[in-house]
Amino acid sequence: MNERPITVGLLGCGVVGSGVVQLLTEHAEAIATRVGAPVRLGPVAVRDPQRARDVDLEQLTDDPFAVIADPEVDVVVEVIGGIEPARTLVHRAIDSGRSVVTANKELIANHGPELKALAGEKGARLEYEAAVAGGIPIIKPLRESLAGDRIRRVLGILNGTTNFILTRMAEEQMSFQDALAEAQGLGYAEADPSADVDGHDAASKAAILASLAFDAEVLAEHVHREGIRAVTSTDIDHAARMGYAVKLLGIAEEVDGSINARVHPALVPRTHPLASVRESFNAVFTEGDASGELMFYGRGAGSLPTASAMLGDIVTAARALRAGERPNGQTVTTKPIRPFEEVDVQSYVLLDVADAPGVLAEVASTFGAHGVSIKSVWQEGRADHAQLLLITHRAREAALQATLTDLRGLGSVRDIASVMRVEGEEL
Ligand SMILES: NC(=O)c1ccc[n+]([C@@H]2O[C@H](COP(=O)([O-])OP(=O)(O)OC[C@H]3O[C@@H](n4cnc5c(N)ncnc54)[C@H](O)[C@@H]3O)[C@@H](O)[C@H]2O)c1
Ligand SMILES: N[C@@H](CCO)C(=O)O
Ligand code: NA
Repeated sequence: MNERPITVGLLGCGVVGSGVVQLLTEHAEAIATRVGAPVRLGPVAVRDPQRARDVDLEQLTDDPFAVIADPEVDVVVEVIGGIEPARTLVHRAIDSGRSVVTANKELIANHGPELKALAGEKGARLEYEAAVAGGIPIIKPLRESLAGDRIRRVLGILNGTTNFILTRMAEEQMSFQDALAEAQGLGYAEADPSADVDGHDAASKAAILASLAFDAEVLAEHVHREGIRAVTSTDIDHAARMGYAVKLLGIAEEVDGSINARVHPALVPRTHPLASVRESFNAVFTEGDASGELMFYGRGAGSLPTASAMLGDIVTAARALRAGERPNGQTVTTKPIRPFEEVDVQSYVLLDVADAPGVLAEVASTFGAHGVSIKSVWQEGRADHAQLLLITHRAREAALQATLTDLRGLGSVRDIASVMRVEGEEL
């Protein structure tokens, strides 16, 4: 093969970056065959070029701007993370006609539209398979394999740390804090665990999935977000007894021409494929008119799984360069985003009540007064320690909130112990 090699410039060499270096080296021969030209590692920007590393790097610099300005570099791989300087670097790289491969969900979920538009204008590729569900192929399936179908809904377990915590709480009765500490020890959690447990990380990923599934501009700020801090072992136990698992879901739906995207804990029926996704695994479940139900499952994080997704993107960009393809920007439609209050959802409500005559009737009529229909009710305990567990049919979120306000005013309701959504139930 005497084709001109394609040169990769790497920005950042942490967990994912070192995986990219490893795979570029170990799989060099197969990649060259698949691209039709060798793909070599060029300059690498790191924080501290003097630091000892596991991987062998020849062209080290502490200046990421030098990497994107290097005339040898064809494809820029961004694995620094965060918004700045990543945004400026990616912007400049695309502006100079280079293709960019990034794992940065925050960047794509906040600035994807401007970067995609620029890439379309410059005939460069912007690839981000690693940004959602790490090593699981989901970006290309949505953008390419499913391009002929109409996707109605995407449900995903998009954050490994929170799935790990919920699994440990459910299966080993571990406390939230102990489970979080274990996830941090295993390296799943983001440096600031708030990104995981408060749902920011999943919200970025949900915005990216919604944008692709519905050809729209959905940003992180459009995603309704609730994390898992309020989920208790009691909720998980009750859910289990009623036949559900508790999962942090990222959800994107198109209903009547408007889109809603949200991240919140949800009760998922044990029979639903997502309920069986345990530990730090991720999964994305899609519902399409023609394809029906599909599930993509695997490692959402980790050095090599994430790097594997990036290598696939590098091959895509390298092949396009070889073929002289100039990808045109995709047309994006503007679709309204539906506020969460206007979304129809099924809910689980746990109430601390007095076990006295007429209490159930009073509670039920409060739901009824707001048009929220109850699907099932359980009572646990008695006298002063009675709890009512209710699962509603789908109802407008605003109607549920109005119901909760009225329930708080009832003398017989001591406390609204928790409220969660129910997803994936047969309607
Ligand atoms: N770790 C994962 O499993 C995973 C999975 C999917 C996506 N991602 C995404 O991949 C990206 C990288 O994550 P990571 O886990 O490898 O993080 P990391 O912290 O291990 O690596 C980032 C590296 O960038 C370096 N860096 C920071 N600023 C720099 C600068 N100005 N110039 C050069 N280097 C600089 C840091 O020193 C660090 O080594 C993030 O966007 C993250 O969200 C990570
Ligand atoms: N902290 C993230 C890493 C991948 O984005 C997770 O737990 O899934
Ligand atoms: Na992916």
